[in-house]
Amino acid sequence: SYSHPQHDQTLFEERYLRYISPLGKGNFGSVELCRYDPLGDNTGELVAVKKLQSNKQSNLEDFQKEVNTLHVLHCDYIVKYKGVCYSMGRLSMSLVMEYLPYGSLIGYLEKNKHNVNTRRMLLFASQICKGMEYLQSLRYVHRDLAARNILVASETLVKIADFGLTKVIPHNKDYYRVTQPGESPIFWYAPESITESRFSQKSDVWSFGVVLHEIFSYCDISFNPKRLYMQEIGHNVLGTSISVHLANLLKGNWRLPPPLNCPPKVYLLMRQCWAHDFDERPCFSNLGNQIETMIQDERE
Ligand SMILES: COc1ccc(-c2cccc3nc(Nc4ccc(N5CCN(C)CC5)cc4)nn23)cc1
Repeated sequence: SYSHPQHDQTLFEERYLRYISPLGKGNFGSVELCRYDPLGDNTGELVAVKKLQSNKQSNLEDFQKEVNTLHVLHCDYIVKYKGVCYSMGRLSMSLVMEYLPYGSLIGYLEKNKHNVNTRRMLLFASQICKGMEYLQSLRYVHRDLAARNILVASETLVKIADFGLTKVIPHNKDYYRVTQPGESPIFWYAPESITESRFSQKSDVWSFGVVLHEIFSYCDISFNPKRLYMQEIGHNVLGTSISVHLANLLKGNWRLPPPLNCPPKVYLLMRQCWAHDFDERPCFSNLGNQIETMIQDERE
């Protein structure tokens, strides 16, 4: 049903969407900074526009699912959906979202590592927990929780973004089985996701542990999860796939080492998230409470 642009505030007209600069490339789409300026006087708002890369039918369906996912999410710790913009006579579409000026958490922590203290890192971690708690209350699994998908709204607020891989868990199960694992971020994956393509709220908890590691490593490229795992696996592995080596490493109870100057209690939190048995991993509300307690202790 074609909604009338004037009355449907979630419909952005392409002719008023002014391109400004590129913001990055996400899951099967590129994101651009635009100004939506219907008055044509540069007083319009800045928005982040995710364009569908190739309008291959499969991508269009996945993209439509991402739009539908984001559309129903209303949480302070999840990037806000603003609407859609159809172009080429509804043949192609773009996702319009609020623009977060500080960019991804990776760039922010690398740039500000000297003035982001433990308390602020714990604040960011607790906000990600709250966003994930909200997501799980709607039976969503994110499946791509990583620092690259966390955006910084202000010095004291981060939001979860990029719902390209998000799935809804069916009501009769507590996990989602992926059939075609495409470009998989395996170094953020729980063991059961690597070996059985099984995704659940507890596999998102594993990934959260890896995000904690990234935050307390200030997203330093030389300590990023992929590099640390590959150093342990060995770069010249032949034959068997990397994921088999990674699964064996995790089965053998090897884990990412504590980041430099990481408070021991924070590393213990990561290790809780990395329990091999997913039933032993904490839930996000429990993690959130533990982190809130640490934030209080940091203040004293
Ligand atoms: C993977 O690439 C992206 C890029 C943008 C987004 C996205 C979605 C929804 C909202 C949103 N707000 C911003 N802001 C933003 C601001 C600055 C930058 N950078 C500024 C510095 N540059 C060198 C790199 C980009 C990137 C994103 N990005 N963004 C998601 C994934």
